[in-house]
Amino acid sequence: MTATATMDASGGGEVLRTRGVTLRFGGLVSLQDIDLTMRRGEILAVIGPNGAGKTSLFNVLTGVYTPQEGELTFIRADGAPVSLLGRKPYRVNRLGLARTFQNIRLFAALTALENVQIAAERAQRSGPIANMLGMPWARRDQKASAGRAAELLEFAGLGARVNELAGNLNYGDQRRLEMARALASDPEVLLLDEPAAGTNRVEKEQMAALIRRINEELAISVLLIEHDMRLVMSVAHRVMVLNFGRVIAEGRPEQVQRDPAVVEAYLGAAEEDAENTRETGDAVGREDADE
Ligand SMILES: Nc1ncnc2c1ncn2[C@@H]1O[C@H](COP(=O)(O)OP(=O)(O)OP(=O)(O)O)[C@@H](O)[C@H]1O
Repeated sequence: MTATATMDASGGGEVLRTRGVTLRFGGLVSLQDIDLTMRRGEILAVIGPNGAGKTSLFNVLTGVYTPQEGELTFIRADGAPVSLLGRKPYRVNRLGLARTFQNIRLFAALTALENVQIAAERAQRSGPIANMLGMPWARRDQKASAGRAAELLEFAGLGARVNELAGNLNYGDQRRLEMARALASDPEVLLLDEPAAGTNRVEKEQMAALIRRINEELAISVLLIEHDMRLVMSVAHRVMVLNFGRVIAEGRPEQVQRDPAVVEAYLGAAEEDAENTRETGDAVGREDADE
């Protein structure tokens, strides 16, 4: 079954919607008038050259930045719209949006299990004081969260690594651990910021498989920022392309790939890189630019 067929089968209504979102940093416009519509059950990739505004989009969706203009709406499973504007990141997370970061943010000195367990505990009712005092319900919650963390690690293909320190895991495993941790809050939408950055070919394939399983087996909608075109083409149902903070194309992966505006945006960026290389004599490129 193709990815597109899976999405059609899900027949999802909207899960995320932005209208006219504009984000500025002083005179710099990072996002300009962004209209995004994401359907429940889909994998939507956001691509674009460096500095196009992809991470800024994640940051406004998850409450890190508040856009100066526009609307941000999460649509709950019962169809009720909830505005995300002005919500703090932890409240956005409680609503059902979880994310990973471009730069890995794990607790390197804790085990894989502990990293996920902390996130699972945060999603539960007992807080740190109840845990510290060893309240009976807190003990029950802790046991449940350890079990849940172990399940998620197994799901992410890290079942054999539960007791390893996160800092000792290879890059691909760290990226998958971040995803397991994001899943611990039981999200409806998972936002992945360059999940395959810095990974090798085999790890990219594992990553693609994991993204598909998250989408199909856990029925989680995925918003994906990724530079690796092979990965995007193999997992995304739909692609949205940003350039200089604006949406320049949107559609099925194969349509977008042929779109002259997209080709132009990437060629322009490549030429700029080549220009920089000539000027500085340095190789300019991303660490994962192996395509
Ligand atoms: N906190 C900030 N302060 C000032 N400018 C910012 C800030 N965050 C982002 N920007 C600017 O907004 C623009 C978009 O950046 P953003 O990180 O969203 O791009 P991106 O598409 O994610 O790039 P990359 O692929 O390199 O990660 C860039 O010009 C960036 O310098």
